[in-house]
Amino acid sequence: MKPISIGLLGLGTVGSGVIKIIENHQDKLIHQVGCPIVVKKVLVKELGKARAVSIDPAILTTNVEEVINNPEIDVIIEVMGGVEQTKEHLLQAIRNKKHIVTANKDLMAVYGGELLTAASDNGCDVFYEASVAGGIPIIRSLVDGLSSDRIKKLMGIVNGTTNYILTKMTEEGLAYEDVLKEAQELGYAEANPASDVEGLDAARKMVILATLGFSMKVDLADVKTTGITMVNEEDLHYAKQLGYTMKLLGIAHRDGDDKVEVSVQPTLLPKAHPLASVSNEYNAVYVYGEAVGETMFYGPGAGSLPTATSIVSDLVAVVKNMRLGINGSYAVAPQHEKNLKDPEEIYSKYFLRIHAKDEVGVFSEITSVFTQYGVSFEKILQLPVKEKGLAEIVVVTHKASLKNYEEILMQLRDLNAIKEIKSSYRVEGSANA
Ligand SMILES: NC(=O)C1=CN([C@@H]2O[C@H](COP(=O)(O)OP(=O)(O)OC[C@H]3O[C@@H](n4cnc5c(N)ncnc54)[C@H](OP(=O)(O)O)[C@@H]3O)[C@@H](O)[C@H]2O)C=CC1
Ligand SMILES: N[C@@H](CC=O)C(=O)O
Ligand code: NA
Repeated sequence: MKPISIGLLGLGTVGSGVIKIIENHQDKLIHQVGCPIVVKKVLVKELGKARAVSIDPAILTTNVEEVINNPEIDVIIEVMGGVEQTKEHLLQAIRNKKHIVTANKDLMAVYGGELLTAASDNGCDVFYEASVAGGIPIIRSLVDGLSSDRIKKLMGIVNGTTNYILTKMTEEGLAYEDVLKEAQELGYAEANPASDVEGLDAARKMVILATLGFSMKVDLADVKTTGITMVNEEDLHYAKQLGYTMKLLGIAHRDGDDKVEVSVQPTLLPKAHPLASVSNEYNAVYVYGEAVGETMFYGPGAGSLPTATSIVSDLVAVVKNMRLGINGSYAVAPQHEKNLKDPEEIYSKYFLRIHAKDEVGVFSEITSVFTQYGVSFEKILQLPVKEKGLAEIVVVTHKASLKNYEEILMQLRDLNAIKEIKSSYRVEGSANA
């Protein structure tokens, strides 16, 4: 059978992994799809750059037209990143009846719907398994494996870089900047690592997961996002002392009325929680379905070969669809209109660390603010701090609505007795709550 020809956009960390897997697993791939897979053209920025794989210089190009308009190419694998320009290139490729496999969550979180519609109109596939949780087949699990269930909750450690940083800071006491540098060297971080550490990368992935899991179009602007840049050693120390592990957690929750909340923030998880033991660059997505109950998908979330595994598996799916003549029929448009929860409908426990005057009556002043909103404490710690006359107060609340909690914080800031609110984090407990 005629070989399948690939145009590869990008030959960095992930692109090199794609070349390795296509070369090293060629026998398995031929067995799966019934023909060889050949890489015809590879788009790069710099032709002369040293590469992690040996590649015929004749197939390298800096001209994207040679790939997307190339009549010999069947499938475009996009692993170069970028949003606006990249979207235009992929739309052009789709108009040329080329199937797309991409690892680009920045693109899919914003223009996924547009690309999938264009692809379906042109009888083409767009697969994007690598865009969320690199090597974990989570998109396929939501679209196929759990398609008959009503998903109520998705909780994900979906950014490898930040999980690597938090793990190394917690377990080895390493400094934030040093570990970030390590994560960059290991190929986990984005070209601009701000999108990792500020939570944007995880938010994009949660947009993709929530849209698929709830069959509802969720936009990036709907995701309340906080990154890990403010997390410090003290917070990690107290979290540990109180029996928690800190994770950058994406949470997507749907209630009985199909109202949803999607957020990303540093979150404290009890040590016994299944997500608490997910370390380093590993990712995990916890899915609670009404019928299936608890499921969890675990694996490497970033890195060259794990990510490339998802990409080449997507490629296999595209070629199998080509054989069956069913390309463009896989994606299903969202079933529900967007329906977001209001802050008074979002419930959670909270960890709060305060520096307050170490004087009689201060603690009762603080508790009276919480009492006013009907919020009680689950755990309390009070310790002296170096600065004379101040006490460090750490509390974990019982569940409060986001609206009430934000009002509590405002009132606490106004108290004379409170010097500073040092930190505040969401605390997740039971998985399906
Ligand atoms: N790294 C990871 O673990 C994961 C990454 N991803 C996603 O995969 C994609 C690629 O990531 P990664 O491999 O790490 O990135 P790299 O920066 O390592 O590689 C990007 C590649 O694309 C090429 N490139 C970038 N912009 C252009 C352009 N305008 N024109 C031509 N070539 C271009 C670069 O060329 P040159 O080499 O000449 O500079 C390079 O080969 C991104 O969308 C990323 O978010 C998804 C999951 C995991
Ligand atoms: N920078 C990302 C790469 C994979 O999507 C991460 O750290 O998870
Ligand atoms: Na994946």
